[in-house]
Amino acid sequence: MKRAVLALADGTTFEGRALGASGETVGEVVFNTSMTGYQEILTDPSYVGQIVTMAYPEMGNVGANPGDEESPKPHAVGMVVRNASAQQSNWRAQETLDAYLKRHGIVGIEGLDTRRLVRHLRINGAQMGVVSTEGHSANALVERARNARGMEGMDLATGVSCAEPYLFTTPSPTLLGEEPRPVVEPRFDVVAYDYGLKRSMLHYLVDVGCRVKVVPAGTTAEQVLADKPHGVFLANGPGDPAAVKGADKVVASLLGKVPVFGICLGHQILALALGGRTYKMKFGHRGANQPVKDLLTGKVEITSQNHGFAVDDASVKGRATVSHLNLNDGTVEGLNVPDARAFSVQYHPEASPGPHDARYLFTRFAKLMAGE
Ligand SMILES: NC(=O)CC[C@H](N)C(=O)O
Repeated sequence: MKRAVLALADGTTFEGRALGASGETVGEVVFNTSMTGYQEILTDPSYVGQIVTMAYPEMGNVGANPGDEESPKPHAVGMVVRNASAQQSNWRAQETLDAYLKRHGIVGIEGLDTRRLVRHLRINGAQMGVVSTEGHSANALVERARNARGMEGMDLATGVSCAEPYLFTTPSPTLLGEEPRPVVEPRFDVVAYDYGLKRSMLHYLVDVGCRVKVVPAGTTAEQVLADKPHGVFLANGPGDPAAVKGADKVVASLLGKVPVFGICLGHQILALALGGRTYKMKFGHRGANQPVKDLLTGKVEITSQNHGFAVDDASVKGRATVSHLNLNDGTVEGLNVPDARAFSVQYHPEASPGPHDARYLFTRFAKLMAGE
C-alpha cells in the first residue's frame, strides 16, 4: 500500500494510504456529511478547487457508474475517506471508486482518522491543504498548503461554464423498477445561466415543463432578453460569488423583466444583484442532512447543501425577504423578491445526492412563469 499524507495550512498533518491517482493535489479541504452519493458530490462542479473529506466512514461500496454523474467528470481536486471499499456491490456499478478516481487522475487518501479531521475543520475552519503520495516531508507539504491561494476572490464559475449555448429537453431518467413518469409537454422557455451546473437541475426544470437553453456565464442580459424567455434560471457553481465577472450587473438588469430562480451560487448572485453582500463562512454547509425552515409555512425541510459562502442577511434588508433559514446556524437559506418575481435558495432542491423535500421549488418556478 502506497503511503499518502494530508497536510493542512495550519500545520496539522495526517498519514494514510493512497486512494485513486498517485501524485499531489492542492485545494481547500472541506467536509461533507452525506452518507452516500459520493459520485454526485465528486462530479458537482461547485467542488472545483476543493479536496472533499467524507465524514461517513465507508465510501465506495456501490462503486461508480455513469448514471450518477452530475457532470461529465469529477471536479473536486481530491478526496479524503476513512475507508474505501475494495469491492463494489451494486447492479449499476461499472468500476470501483478507486479505479474511477485513478481513471480521472484524482488524488485521494484513505485510512486516516476522518472524525479527527472533520472536528479539526469545524473548530479551526476549512483551509487550504495538500494531499501527496510523492514521499515529500510533512513540513514541505504544510509549506505548500500555506502558500496556496484560498477561495476568496476566485472566479471559478466562468472557467467551468459551457463554451456555447445549447438546448436541454431531457426529463429525469427513471431507474429500474420505477414507474415511468407522465410526459410533461414543454410550456416555458427558460434560459439557464451555467455557472457550473449540476445536470439534475436541468432534468428537474424539464420535468415541470421547461425547454431549457443553457448559456455561458458571460452571456449579456440583452442576449437573454432577445430570446423572450418565460424565465431565467441561475445555477450553482464554484468559487467566490462576488468574483464572478459581471454576473451581478447582468442579473440586476434582468430583474423585474423576467421571473428569476436561483440555486446556491445563483442565489448568492441574486443577492449581489440586489445590492446585498456575501461572505466566506467558517466551514460551510456540505451534506444531505441540513435542516432548513421555510419562514412562510413554518415547515422544516431536510436539504442537500454544498456551499462555503453565504448571503449576509443585514445586507438584503429592504431589498428582499429572507424566506428560509438554516436551523443549525441561523444563516440565510432563501430569498424572495415578489416585486421582481424572483426567488432563490442557498440549498439544493435537486438534491443529488440527498432528500427530495424541496423539489416543490421547481414547481413554484413554473407557477411563477405561468403567472399563477
Ligand atoms: N454549490 C454552489 O453553488 C456553491 C456556491 C459557492 N461557490 C459557495 O461555495 O458558496
